[in-house]
Amino acid sequence: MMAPQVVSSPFLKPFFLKTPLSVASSRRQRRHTLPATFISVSGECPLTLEEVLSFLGHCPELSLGWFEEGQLVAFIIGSGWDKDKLEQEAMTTHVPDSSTVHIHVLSVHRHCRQQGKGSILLWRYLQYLRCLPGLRRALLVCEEFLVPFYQKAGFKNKGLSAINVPALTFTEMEYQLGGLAYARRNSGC
Ligand SMILES: CC(=O)SCCNC(=O)CCNC(=O)[C@H](O)C(C)(C)COP(=O)(O)OP(=O)(O)OC[C@H]1O[C@@H](n2cnc3c(N)ncnc32)[C@H](O)[C@@H]1OP(=O)(O)O
Repeated sequence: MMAPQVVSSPFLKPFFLKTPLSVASSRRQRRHTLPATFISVSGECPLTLEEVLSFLGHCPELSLGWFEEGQLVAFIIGSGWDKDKLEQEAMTTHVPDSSTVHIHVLSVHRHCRQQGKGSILLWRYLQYLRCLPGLRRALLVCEEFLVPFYQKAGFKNKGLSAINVPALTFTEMEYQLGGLAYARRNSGC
């Protein structure tokens, strides 16, 4: 068995899609969303392709991609946020020099799920964030069924999020990055 290839680049490079999927939904319609192989199980992608490219342009250091043989198999898109809890505005905003990272999306290619890749990439990302000066915590929102997944990764449940889209509610999850001087000393940062 081949050992999994470690994330090949610290930053997710912009990627261009041949066949962007337009997710037609009765709840909302989004233009140029990520391809079907990456969208969420609920069929909604939280970011449009333009938003992904915008975050990659403004804060590439807060995104991470996993590539195998040149193909993107999983990624995380993050941006800076400066308030205690995530608000609707956080969905499209990057606040520079803030102590909080908003993880907009963690996504694994449909053909590569349930192989541990999502957990591994998230772990690598959180380790990496610890090396960035000034960062104290990571926040994200997810649907209820993914709360255990993030809890296993060390996130704490902060309750119902102020962010919602019609017919969907989200739970806010928080991960404290600080206070791990030992991990920092031994992590090669
Ligand atoms: C902030 C956010 O991005 S929230 C949205 C998360 N992303 C998405 O929904 C996009 C589509 N889904 C995916 O890309 C993937 O399924 C991810 C990122 C959720 C998980 O990545 P994977 O590589 O499949 O996960 P990994 O193999 O590391 O871990 C599997 C665990 O994930 C959890 N999990 C994954 N999908 C689901 C699901 N649909 N329902 C419930 N739990 C799930 C389970 O806890 C599972 O553990 P189990 O095998 O013991 O049941």
